[in-house]
Amino acid sequence: MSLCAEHIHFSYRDKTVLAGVDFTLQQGEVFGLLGPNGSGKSTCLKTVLGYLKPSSGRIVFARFGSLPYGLLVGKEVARRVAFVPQQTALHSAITVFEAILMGRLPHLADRWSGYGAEDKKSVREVVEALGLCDLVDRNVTCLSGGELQKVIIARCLVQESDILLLDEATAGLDLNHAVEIMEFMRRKAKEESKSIVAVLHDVNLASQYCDRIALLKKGCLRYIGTPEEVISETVLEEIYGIRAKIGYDDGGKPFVLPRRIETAEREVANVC
Ligand SMILES: Nc1ncnc2c1ncn2[C@@H]1O[C@H](COP(=O)(O)OP(=O)(O)OP(=O)(O)O)[C@@H](O)[C@H]1O
Repeated sequence: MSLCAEHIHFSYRDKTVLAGVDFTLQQGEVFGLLGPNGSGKSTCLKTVLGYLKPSSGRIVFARFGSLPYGLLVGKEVARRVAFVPQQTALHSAITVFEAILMGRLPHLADRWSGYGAEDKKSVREVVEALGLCDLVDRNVTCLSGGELQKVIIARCLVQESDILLLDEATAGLDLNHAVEIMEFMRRKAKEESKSIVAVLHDVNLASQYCDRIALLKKGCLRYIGTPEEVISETVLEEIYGIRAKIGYDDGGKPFVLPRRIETAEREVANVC
């Protein structure tokens, strides 16, 4: 076990957003967190990270026990948990290399000690692994949305944390780059025993690359299981209100052709 969320409740003022969320994240696992817009996925990640304090429930980490919210300072969390937020804008006139290097901040002895050779080596390795070599000297304000997203992912990777929380990290990436990132994350999980929570909207990407998927609706985790266990026509209709056609690839992984219910019903009426 890498971390365990135990009955997490969270509200923004009087609006309940998480209503008793329970899940366990295993070491070496890619865990997909899916659900409709506004169902509470980002809020869930932020409670795991300690940015938001649950009104009840707790997060227990295998390595350092229950998170003492507010006591564990940012640097200590950041050495253990890295986060790719849903939206990041970098406005400073720094290079891609410098932006990624900032991910090493939690490893500095203090904020005034400079980055060492180890830090720069770590950046160079990630830059190469993510195919960012041509961008390293570019100013971060002059990148495309997809390029910037990969830089943010690289910055998260150089933190070298055991747990990675990715909030729609592949949004804005083309199919090739989205698959590249998911394959990379899967290798990280399997070869380096990292535990990864990936918030995704693409059910097909989740099916291909996640060991397990959790489906959240209105702050409740309705289903948790392998892609084969949870991706079904009935579940997708219940969670998203869509009528999907499910197929299976050669490896038995489900893939989804989504249709809005009205569209699917119109098609059936026309055929009849
Ligand atoms: N800072 C905030 N103050 C008040 N309400 C908020 C705040 N942040 C989020 N919410 C509300 O909490 C609910 C859950 O938001 P959250 O961002 O966790 O959803 P999500 O599942 O990640 O959505 P999406 O898929 O659209 O990114 C939404 O109704 C949202 O409007």
